[in-house]
Amino acid sequence: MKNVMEAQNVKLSYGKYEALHGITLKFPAQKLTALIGPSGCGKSTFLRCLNRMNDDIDNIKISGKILLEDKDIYHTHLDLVSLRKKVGMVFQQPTPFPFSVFDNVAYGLRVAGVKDKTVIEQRVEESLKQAAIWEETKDNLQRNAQEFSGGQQQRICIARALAVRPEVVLLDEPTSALDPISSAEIEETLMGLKKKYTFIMVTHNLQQASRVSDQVAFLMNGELIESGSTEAMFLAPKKEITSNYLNGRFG
Ligand SMILES: Nc1ncnc2c1ncn2[C@@H]1O[C@H](COP(=O)(O)OP(=O)(O)OP(=O)(O)O)[C@@H](O)[C@H]1O
Repeated sequence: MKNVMEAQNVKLSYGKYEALHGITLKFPAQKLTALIGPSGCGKSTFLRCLNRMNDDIDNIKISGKILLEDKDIYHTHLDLVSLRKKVGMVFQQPTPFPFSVFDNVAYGLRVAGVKDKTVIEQRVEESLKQAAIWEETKDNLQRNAQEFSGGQQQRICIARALAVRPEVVLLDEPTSALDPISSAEIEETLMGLKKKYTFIMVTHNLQQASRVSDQVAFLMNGELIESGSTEAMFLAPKKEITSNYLNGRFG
């Protein structure tokens, strides 16, 4: 199976505090990997390393390698705009910009220098369809994206991430701020999109991880304890500590 991304012995320190102690993990193409583990174990820190979102934090030190299509994202001349075009991100709180749906979804394309109006229009429509929010927005493309419901805003944000045709989309607890119906809609959307994209998702919701992911990685105290296919992890985890976590004995 082709791996789109690969972390090799990734360590990260905030000042003197080492939050990641050497994470090695492969991300197979067109699969969804769920990162799970107790609060503070380093899931978001690790996720943010994958598109260099941690770079601006003072006193941060990162070592190891993160390969995207076999090139180290920390040691190549790949600039951040190109990296984030290839590795998009969706956050916990929906974060549409305070302008129209159309301009939100077109944003990344314009930053990437796309000027052709027809191309932008086609891509906006295609991305809104992929994110299953076209029906609700097609007659309101000029409406401020922040006026939509939380679940709709999150799907607009997914459309915005997809518009630049990324290789990988990082999702940091994308449904935890949403009601159960919106969460289920986002899950369904992600399941449909897996044929085209590679997803890496942090989630606290173990049932969600079991429903939507193909691979699970369990982190604790900055270590990768265990990873494997979702079925194997949930049915027969190799380590007792993983089993205890999955059975709700802590975390
Ligand atoms: N900007 C920062 N500066 C210093 N320490 C940080 C920073 N961000 C995170 N940490 C620390 O790094 C560790 C890992 O945090 P991180 O947010 O990655 O965990 P998490 O598993 O995503 O947690 P949660 O599930 O609660 O969101 C924690 O001990 C946290 O306090």
